[in-house]
Amino acid sequence: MSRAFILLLDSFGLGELPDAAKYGDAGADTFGHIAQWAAQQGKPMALPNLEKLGLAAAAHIATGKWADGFAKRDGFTGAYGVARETSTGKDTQSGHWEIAGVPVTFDWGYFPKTVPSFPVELTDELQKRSGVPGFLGNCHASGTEIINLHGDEHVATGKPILYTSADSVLQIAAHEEHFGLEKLYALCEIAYELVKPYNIGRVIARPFVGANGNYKRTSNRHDYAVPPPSPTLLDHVKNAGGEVIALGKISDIFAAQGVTKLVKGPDNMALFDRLLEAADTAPDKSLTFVNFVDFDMMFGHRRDLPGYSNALHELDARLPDFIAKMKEGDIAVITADHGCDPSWTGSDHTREHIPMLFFGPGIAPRALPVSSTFSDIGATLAKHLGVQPLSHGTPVL
Ligand SMILES: O=P(O)(O)O[C@H]1O[C@H](CO)[C@@H](O)[C@H]1O
Ligand SMILES: [Mn+2]
Ligand SMILES: [Mn+2]
Repeated sequence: MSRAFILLLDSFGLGELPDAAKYGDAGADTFGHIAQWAAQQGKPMALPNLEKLGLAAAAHIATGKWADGFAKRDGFTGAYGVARETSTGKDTQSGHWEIAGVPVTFDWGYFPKTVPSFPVELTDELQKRSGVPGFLGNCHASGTEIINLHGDEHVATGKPILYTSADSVLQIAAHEEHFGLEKLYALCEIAYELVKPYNIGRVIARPFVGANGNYKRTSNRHDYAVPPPSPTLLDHVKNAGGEVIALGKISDIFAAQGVTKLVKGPDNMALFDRLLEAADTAPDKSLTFVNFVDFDMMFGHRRDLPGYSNALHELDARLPDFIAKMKEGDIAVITADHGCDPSWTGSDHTREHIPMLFFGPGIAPRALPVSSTFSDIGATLAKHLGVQPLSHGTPVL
């Protein structure tokens, strides 16, 4: 058996990258600041399983500091290190594609932090083609805040809420029942065509429910993403005849390119259940790629330190179940796509190192040198699976 598993904790950064200042992120440290907050509460974090795989030691490689409450200096069970990002973006697509061997070397388009944020030609054309009566928002915003700000007016007028962030995205929020889910998806499909000249990575449908200033997003989010510009690890595995099992939002992020099986789940723990099923059933030469999105969407962007800490404890507690299901010849890596420091200002991602924690029955414990690109992860897995090497990255094992 030779199988590969990528467990990606969306936004779990391990400290500022050397170029973080350019992004306003000098000093950002998702893991370090959560650990610091927990210690200050008098309840230091305890992540024994991640720690055994080298989490705190990897963070030490990135920052030169030991995270508060983490004392393990030896006796590791995996090969641990950190990687730096080559891509200029600090967004989800850049991070995932780079891990899979395709750094984003072109510049994404971004919408400016002005009001309106979107070009008037774009919103005029979107209004004309869709027949909606106009738009609300039209600015940079936190998705949970803007639906409560404009939700009542949206319900009263039928005007969808348009917003963006520091990422290359156009997001459209609308009420699932009043506006209608299918109508929202159709609107996003038109928007996806219209943003092409602006080089935008994704249009995201953000349906919500509720009433009277109290609105909540649902799990019917849908991403309309541009495909990666060249073949990724997923394509290489698929082309070699292997199964590529995409859990959670992985298929959306790769615009389904290279995916052979798509499994969704409503939250981190449900996705962990799906991961355990994949560990039971995934065939030889397969790649299983799971994105645990709650870290980013529910806690990082929401600047929710206790929520993020709790989610890490929940995931840590379930790791032994996964490890027990690994078979001879399997390799797994725990990693992330960017940071989203819940102690940071604003609500955007932060430019950080990502963890690279490799483990499996045949992986000898060791510290790894700092990788200069996330693609070293994909390159390592391509080598392990014996598929065509990626055009970027160097195997670290
Ligand atoms: O505030 P919400 O809507 O969660 O937005 C976040 O989600 C988007 C996609 O991941 C990013 O652009 C980020 O800003
Ligand atoms: Mn992400
Ligand atoms: Mn995000």
